[in-house]
Amino acid sequence: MTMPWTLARQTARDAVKPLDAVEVALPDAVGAVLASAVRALADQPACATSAMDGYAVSGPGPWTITGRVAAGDPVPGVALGPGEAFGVATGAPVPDGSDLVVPVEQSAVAGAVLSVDTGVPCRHTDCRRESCGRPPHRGKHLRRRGEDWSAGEELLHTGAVVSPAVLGLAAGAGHDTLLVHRRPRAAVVVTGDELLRSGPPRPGRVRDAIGPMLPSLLTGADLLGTTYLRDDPAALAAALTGGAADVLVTCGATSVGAADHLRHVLATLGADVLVSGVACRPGHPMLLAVLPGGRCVVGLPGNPFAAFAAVMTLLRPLLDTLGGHTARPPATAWLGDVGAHPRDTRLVPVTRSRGVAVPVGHDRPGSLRGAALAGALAVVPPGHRGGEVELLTCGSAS
Ligand SMILES: Nc1nc2c(c(=O)[nH]1)N[C@H]1C(S)=C(S)[C@@H](COP(=O)(O)OP(=O)(O)OC[C@H]3O[C@@H](n4cnc5c(N)ncnc54)[C@H](O)[C@@H]3O)O[C@H]1N2
Ligand code: MOO
Repeated sequence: MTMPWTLARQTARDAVKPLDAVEVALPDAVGAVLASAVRALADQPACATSAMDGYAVSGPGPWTITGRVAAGDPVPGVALGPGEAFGVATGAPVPDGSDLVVPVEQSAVAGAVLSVDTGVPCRHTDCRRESCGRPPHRGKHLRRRGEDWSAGEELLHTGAVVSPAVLGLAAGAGHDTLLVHRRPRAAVVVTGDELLRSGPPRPGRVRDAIGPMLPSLLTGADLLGTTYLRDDPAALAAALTGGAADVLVTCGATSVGAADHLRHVLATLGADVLVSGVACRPGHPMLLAVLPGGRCVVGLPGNPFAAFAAVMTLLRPLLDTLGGHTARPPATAWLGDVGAHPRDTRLVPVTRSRGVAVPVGHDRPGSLRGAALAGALAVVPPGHRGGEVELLTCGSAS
């Protein structure tokens, strides 16, 4: 029944398919995965524009200033002829016939006559001297139409994760919405007669440590809510069958004690149990099941560090696939002999410095003290005596 750790994680990744594609407003797309490529809806820039505040000029100087154009103005209706100049703002469309833009700093203006003051810094990108004595060359400080991208050009490929910069790029390219995989909806069910939701623990009563940490561990998912239940199989069955969640995350009741009802309840509901116990420490009673109808149940053990280990092993990979995320290359570090288990994978809280992982201790199954101090969990395979290991980042959801 008990499955090797790597196989359990892969089983969670493969248990589901990415959720449907939905069109969402840009601000709602951050963190989601593109379900189709993003193409530019217009040339960028849409017309030749000035990159500097100054004067667009035609031909050799001096020039006669014949007009002015600001950012937001339409393209001037008249073209510049040789010897003519137009005052331009950064981002303003330049008149047809413009050869270059003379920046304000290099402009010597007397009445309507403009010439280049070569005694000031020229800002040639290839010139390192304060003043090179050269006038700006043809095309200087002009942004050609479509020089960043052309209409129809693919800017982002399917499967890219929508970052803040992606949002800005998509907006700049003309999009109001993006087609992304729907974020999974998760619901949390915390079980246990002994649990307290506030105040200090006392003999016989334990503060719920899992409910508070779960929302920020639900990578890329929307939390519909957290339900607290007594150790009652009927209530647990009802919680697993109602609601609109794609994934139900239960806490506790995974073991074999009289009050541990999860496995029995899943059996009565006709669930397909894909993972029932994992050869890892902590967290070995964790499970993954699919209910008739397709919603998934991830059973986190009640011991809080064991629950954390189960999130990393089963829940995050499952949510990743549902959200359309593909597996990223793992972070790794060198880890010495930390007392590997002969058969089970150990998940060990570590800090990482210059490629070396250092255990922080405090890693008993009932305690999150080590995980709270750690930047990552090192995946220590059975028999490890020292060498490169995978790191699972402890941080919050993206
Ligand atoms: N006979 C066996 N007993 C146990 C086994 C086993 O293989 N055979 N496995 C042990 C391991 S390992 C774990 S892990 C736990 C898993 O237990 P459950 O998932 O059934 O959880 P509970 O029994 O409800 O609680 C275990 C422990 O954790 C505390 N707890 C529960 N929920 C929370 C919470 N939300 N926040 C903080 N602490 C919580 C609870 O009070 C218990 O102390 O089973 C072992 N037993
Ligand atoms: O596997 Mo348990 O999760 O050690 O406490």
